[in-house]
Amino acid sequence: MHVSIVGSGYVGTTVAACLADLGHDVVNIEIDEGIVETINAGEAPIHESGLEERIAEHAGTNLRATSDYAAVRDTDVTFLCLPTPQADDGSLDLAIMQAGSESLGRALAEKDDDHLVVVKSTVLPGTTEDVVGPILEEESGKRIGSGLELAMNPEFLRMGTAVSDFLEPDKVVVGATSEGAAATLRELYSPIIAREGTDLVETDIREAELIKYANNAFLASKVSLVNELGNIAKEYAADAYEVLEAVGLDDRISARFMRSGLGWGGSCFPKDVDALRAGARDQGYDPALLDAVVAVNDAQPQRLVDLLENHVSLEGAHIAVLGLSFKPGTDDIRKSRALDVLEHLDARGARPVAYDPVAVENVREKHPDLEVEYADSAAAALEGADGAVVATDWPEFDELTFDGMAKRVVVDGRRIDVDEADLEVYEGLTW
Ligand SMILES: NC(=O)C1=CN([C@@H]2O[C@H](COP(=O)(O)OP(=O)(O)OC[C@H]3O[C@@H](n4cnc5c(N)ncnc54)[C@H](O)[C@@H]3O)[C@@H](O)[C@H]2O)C=CC1
Ligand SMILES: O=C(O)[C@H]1O[C@H](OP(=O)(O)OP(=O)(O)OC[C@H]2O[C@@H](n3ccc(=O)[nH]c3=O)[C@H](O)[C@@H]2O)[C@H](O)[C@@H](O)[C@@H]1O
Repeated sequence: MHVSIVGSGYVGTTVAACLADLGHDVVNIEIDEGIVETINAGEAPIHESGLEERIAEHAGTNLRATSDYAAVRDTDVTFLCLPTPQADDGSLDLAIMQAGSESLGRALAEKDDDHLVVVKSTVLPGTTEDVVGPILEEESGKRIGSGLELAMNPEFLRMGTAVSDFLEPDKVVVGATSEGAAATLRELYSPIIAREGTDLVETDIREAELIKYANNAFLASKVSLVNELGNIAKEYAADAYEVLEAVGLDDRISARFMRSGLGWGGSCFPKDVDALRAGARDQGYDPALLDAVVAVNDAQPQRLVDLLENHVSLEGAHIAVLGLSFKPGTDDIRKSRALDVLEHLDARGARPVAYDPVAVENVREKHPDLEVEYADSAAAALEGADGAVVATDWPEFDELTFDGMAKRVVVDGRRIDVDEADLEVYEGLTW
């Protein structure tokens, strides 16, 4: 099938390379010329395991990139993989989706054959049919249901495992109002849907849109619940990890997403939970539980610093901060809990020295005002430190020794593997 993909970020690039790998002919349409050149040179614009080799294999044959929307006219289906960020009040900001839909609609005005437009971006119920659809109709002069079809196909990949998540998902969700659109997506995804372990969910567009938010809200809530249970466990001097390992043996609950500690960050959970809360309020519903999910999450960094302050006087203290990315395996620092830890340390007069294997440059560039020194290694950050906090569970932290610290106090927000005998004080946030 001939496929065009608008937006070539984490999702668009991964989807393009994987669909090319499945044998489709794919073109990425991207406004950033640097990304266009990178893909056409056979390189990956983002770091994801398995991506570079797929782009290298298919670029120039059945994968290319361009900034020219006219390329959609040589394709049968277009995926919109554009950003859906938050406005200042937390609500969903659709400006980029609207701009991309306008450009796409204008390009489709000059296409004679039928075309399917699929929204893959995370959008609130109603967006595909009430915002994207009317723009496409207006700009293309076509009507949905006659030459133009609309569908919604949310994406569940995680950063760090994007390629394998896309190719081996638990489910493929197809929201469509016409059988033709659903059939096209079934054909496109046929090798993935045919796998054992992947369910195909066919539904209407609104349900598909909401499934994505419900999925992320559920996972974020699960982590906040394990954090709340962890905080309670800590008060009882019980180990939340032992408790939740047993709880996870219940099939109805599952053992995954049970790691308590510093909480959830990243480019998706925070914005999607906020957008759903704002959307619910717009509809006249007060999302009390999701408000609490965010409140629990927001309190964890301060709890970590409070715990450290029980053992170290923070004014002027050299504190090693281990990890800056929002989770291991990525240099993404968006809404990373580590940034909140740095702010709390700064507010209490501490002198943080931070180390991360890949995310330091991002913090330097995007948060130039943060009062923090950076170290080239965990050992260098720990050298002479009066205390340390663990903010990201990078596997290399499991191998740490703490000999160089002035005071061997470690407060762990992520449950790394440490030999407590090496330390004067070792405290876990929830154990
Ligand atoms: N990052 C992730 O792990 C996941 C993201 N999502 C959702 O997928 C959507 C896209 O997210 P990401 O790929 O992370 O975004 P991103 O920010 O990494 O990439 C978006 C790309 O679109 C390009 N772009 C912006 N305006 C454009 C236009 N008018 N025409 C063409 N290209 C344009 C940007 O230059 C950028 O390269 C969002 O709705 C997000 O919530 C869903 C699942 C996973
Ligand atoms: O919508 C999205 O963009 C994506 O958001 C998340 O993926 P991602 O943000 O890449 O990362 P996760 O692995 O889900 O981790 C999110 C946050 O939760 C934290 N977390 C996760 C699991 C856990 O047990 N405990 C915990 O604190 C992580 O440290 C991290 O800060 C979802 O897992 C994906 O399914 C979804 O597609």
